[in-house]
Amino acid sequence: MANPAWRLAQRSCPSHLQVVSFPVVQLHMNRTAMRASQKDFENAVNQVKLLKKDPGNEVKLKLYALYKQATEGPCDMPKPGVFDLINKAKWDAWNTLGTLPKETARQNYVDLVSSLSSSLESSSQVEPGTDRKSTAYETLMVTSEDGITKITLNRPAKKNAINIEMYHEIMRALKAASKDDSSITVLTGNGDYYSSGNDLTNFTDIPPGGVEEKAKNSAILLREFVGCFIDFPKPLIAMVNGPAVGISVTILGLFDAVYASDRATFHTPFSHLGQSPEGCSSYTFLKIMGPAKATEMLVFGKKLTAGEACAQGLVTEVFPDSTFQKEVWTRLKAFAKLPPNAMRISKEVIRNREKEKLHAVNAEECSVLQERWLSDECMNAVVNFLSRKSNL
Ligand SMILES: CCCCCC/C=C/C(=O)SCCNC(=O)CCNC(=O)[C@H](O)C(C)(C)COP(=O)(O)OP(=O)(O)OC[C@H]1O[C@@H](n2cnc3c(N)ncnc32)[C@H](O)[C@@H]1OP(=O)(O)O
Repeated sequence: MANPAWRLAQRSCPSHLQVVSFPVVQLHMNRTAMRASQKDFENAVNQVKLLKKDPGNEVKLKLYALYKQATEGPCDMPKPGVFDLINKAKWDAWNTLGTLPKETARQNYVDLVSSLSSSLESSSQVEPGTDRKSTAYETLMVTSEDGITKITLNRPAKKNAINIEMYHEIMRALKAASKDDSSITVLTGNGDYYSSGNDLTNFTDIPPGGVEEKAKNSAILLREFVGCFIDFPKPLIAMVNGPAVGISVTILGLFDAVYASDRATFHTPFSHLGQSPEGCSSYTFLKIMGPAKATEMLVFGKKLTAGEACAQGLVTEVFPDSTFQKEVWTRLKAFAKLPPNAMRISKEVIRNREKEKLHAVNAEECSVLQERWLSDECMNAVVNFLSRKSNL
């Protein structure tokens, strides 16, 4: 929240932490819950009291605004005078929510508290640079410190293949990261791979409606998944620690920076798998590397080294594997110190021009894939992999 009045209040009023603080939120707690989601909301309000670390003024203003919106609806209070800095900052925060429905505000409040609880807990207990698996996720590790939320794909024994649960968890982690108090978000992989892409066993769990229903559900999931990357509001950075395959490569075109170890490779073997490009790559790759190079990757399945991917603009910079973590983290920590609102707004300016187009491309790619998944070419490729006749 880049509110100059609030910044001024921070400088001129040392007791600001009490002014926009937990008691302000607690003040309104005596309304009774009538519905289940109201119960979640009340639990979240209680959880705020238990936070061991101050979440900072911007987050507290967000909590305040969401609380007021959830309990009282849109802001209809008269705007405080220009010198009433603190109340004006609070009014601004609430008023910015416009006509956001009470239920949505309640949900956003619960999500924000949940991301806060895990991030503050982890940042207070974890040694710098050390990961601790959050109990909230089965397939990911999510940590937040130094203004950076780090989402680590965590199925190393399966080369971080993305199973259905992981698709859902990545979406959940991105939604939480978009609302937490971090400035930037990083996606990386645990183990020797960044990710081997879609878990091919996803195709083996056929619902009662048969393969058509499976294809339809998968297209819906894929569209929602890619949509989260299109809409992600903060700088999103990939740390490609090792080989990347399929969808883990295509969505890189939606990241704001891609740092790669020199061990990384980039492989989109869609034709080999009887499939077609996704992750908006049919649009972003053409823009990034031009049609000839994009075709080599997306149609002929050419695997690129990190150096080649960098030369073609898909990767921002390549680092020797031995110094990859150290060098990239030093850089990310410096980025995270930049004014977060400026970064967010700059990203918005860059992304907004393309957003509508990207969503349209995503929808089209998913609809083509829905058909492809029903083809013999695709089914044979999956069967071949599962019976180990093929290792790409
Ligand atoms: C909701 C649906 C949305 C769909 C979106 C569309 C997405 C498309 C894509 O992402 S296409 C790309 C799909 N990925 C692949 O085709 C890669 C398949 N895997 C491989 O070819 C190889 O495993 C390898 C080259 C990645 C690694 O080879 P190797 O080093 O020899 O290791 P292993 O093969 O022994 O792998 C170890 C272990 O992991 C399992 N595994 C690896 N990748 C996948 C995968 N993509 N899906 C399922 N399982 C995977 C592999 O089976 C081994 O398991 P095991 O130890 O045998 O239990």
